[in-house]
Amino acid sequence: MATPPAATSRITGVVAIIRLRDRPAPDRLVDALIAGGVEHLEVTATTPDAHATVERWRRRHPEALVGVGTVRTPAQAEAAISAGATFLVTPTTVPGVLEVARTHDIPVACGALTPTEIDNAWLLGADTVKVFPITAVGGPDYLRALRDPLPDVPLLPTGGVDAGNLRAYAGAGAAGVGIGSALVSEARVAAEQWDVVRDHARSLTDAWKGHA
Ligand SMILES: O=C[C@H](O)COP(=O)(O)O
Repeated sequence: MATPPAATSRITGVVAIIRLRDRPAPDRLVDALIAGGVEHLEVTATTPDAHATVERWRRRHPEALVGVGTVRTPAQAEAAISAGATFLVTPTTVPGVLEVARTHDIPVACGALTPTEIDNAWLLGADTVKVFPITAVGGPDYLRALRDPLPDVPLLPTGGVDAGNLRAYAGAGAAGVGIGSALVSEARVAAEQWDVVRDHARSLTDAWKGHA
């Protein structure tokens, strides 16, 4: 098990979601994402060999924040943390997952959608609340509407976020954005387009820093 970085930062900024169906994530991918300025790398548990990838990437880039996503049970949380995950991301809010993470002092971005779900996740100890799948339910306007009654909750809109709407999410008060297929697509990985991934990551992280 790799040693976590000394300080685990809040799960904010551009979170790159690596969700591949057909192949494990290669090392050139993490090199490209980091070269593009990405600080949080989320390897989803649905990606083949996800835990082995996290272990390898932590050794390759000891300073990087490499998390495991799509964690749904306490047992999955334990396994992810044993593999060296520096943060967890969940699609739903499961109190047992938060308990495991708290025990290990690992931050969790909890998935939630409605105001009740979001506040529940926050009060249960989520580091950040992943508002998913946001683009399907109202996009930046929905996020802005949530900020009025829940101003203290760091929100991480996820699902359909891309270069075309990132600035609108930043302007609506997002603490960060989760970006999957618009950055790391199966086709881009299959074609080994590492320069494309790096340049796209750079434009997304620069856009975020310029507007958040
Ligand atoms: O867990 C979240 C989804 O994988 C987000 O994916 P997307 O950015 O491709 O919509």
